[in-house]
Amino acid sequence: MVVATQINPIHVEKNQEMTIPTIDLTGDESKVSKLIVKACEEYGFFKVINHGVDYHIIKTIENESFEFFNKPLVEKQRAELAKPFGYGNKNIGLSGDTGELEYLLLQANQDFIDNTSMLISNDPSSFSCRVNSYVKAVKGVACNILELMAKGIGGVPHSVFTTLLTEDDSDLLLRLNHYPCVTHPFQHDANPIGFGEHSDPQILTLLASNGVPGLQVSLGDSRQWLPVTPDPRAFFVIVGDLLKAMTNGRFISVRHRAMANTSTTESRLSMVFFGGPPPHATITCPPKLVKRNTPLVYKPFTWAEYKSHTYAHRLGEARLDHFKLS
Ligand SMILES: C=C1C[C@]23C[C@@]1(O)CC[C@H]2[C@@]12CC[C@H](O)[C@@](C)(C(=O)O1)[C@H]2[C@@H]3C(=O)O
Ligand SMILES: O=C(O)CCC(=O)C(=O)O
Ligand SMILES: [Fe+2]
Repeated sequence: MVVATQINPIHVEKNQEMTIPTIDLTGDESKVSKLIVKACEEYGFFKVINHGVDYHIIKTIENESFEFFNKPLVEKQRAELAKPFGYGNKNIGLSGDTGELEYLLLQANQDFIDNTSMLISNDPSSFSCRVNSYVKAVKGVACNILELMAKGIGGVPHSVFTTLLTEDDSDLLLRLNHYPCVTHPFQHDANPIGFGEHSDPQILTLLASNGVPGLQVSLGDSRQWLPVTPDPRAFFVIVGDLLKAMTNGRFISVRHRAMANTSTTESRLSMVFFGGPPPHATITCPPKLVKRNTPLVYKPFTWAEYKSHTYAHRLGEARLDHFKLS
């Protein structure tokens, strides 16, 4: 298991136990910004604690999610929307990927949530109010982290990443993943997959989960799969492909996956917020971050272009490579 401790050990030897950086957001601002940048450069993944979101808000969404996933299948299927949104069961995306999970994929804006809550909940106004509060809170943490990142990098406006998430048409998503207990069919499969290996395409992802393990990240030079110890009060932060492109490859967009849940007693639930920019935002590295010895790595592209490329490809593909300058 990866033990989450205070950040420091960045050099990792093969087969040694690794520590996932844990960053306390109430710490000294300039130190926190530097730790965030270091974690993004070395891992593309870290855990934040004391992030300011009341545990009650997280727990409420967990309860709402379980209420939905515990319904009979036919009722859940009422929430099947135009792909890729709404309820999905074992099929991920549009290109034939599968996994041992069911999920709800929602656009994280008030209109979408209000309109779809009727299909999801017996008490739509309470559901949409709770989901909207969660989205507002988690988006606040994401923006806070992005601002600290810009401060830590230096030489760029502090709002350079944050503004991409705060436009009216910013492309924000909330994904509720439910991994039911699936012991029986996997007696002969040592590594049943819940959600296959991938990097997230957006700017930044904030993942919360209940206490059941499953998330794994591919870290360090050895690229070993490391199980992440769940921490229901924390957010796990995942650098997305766009942030990698905007930092000229300096930040890692970490590959991660979720194993199928082989616990016999408890389902796993993850609540994942994806911060993406408006469709027509151009993604490129700010000139001040392009150093003479590291010329521009990726050609500029819009999020709309990147997204359509993403959806035309399989989950596990290295999609950003397509935008590399030769
Ligand atoms: C197979 C796919 C599912 C996905 C779109 C894609 O074609 C490749 C990226 C996948 C991913 C991973 C992170 C998020 O869970 C997600 C919503 C996203 O933006 O990219 C999913 C997409 C999806 O499930 O629709
Ligand atoms: O459920 C998890 O832990 C991972 C889910 C994930 O990576 C995703 O939804 O993109
Ligand atoms: Fe992901």
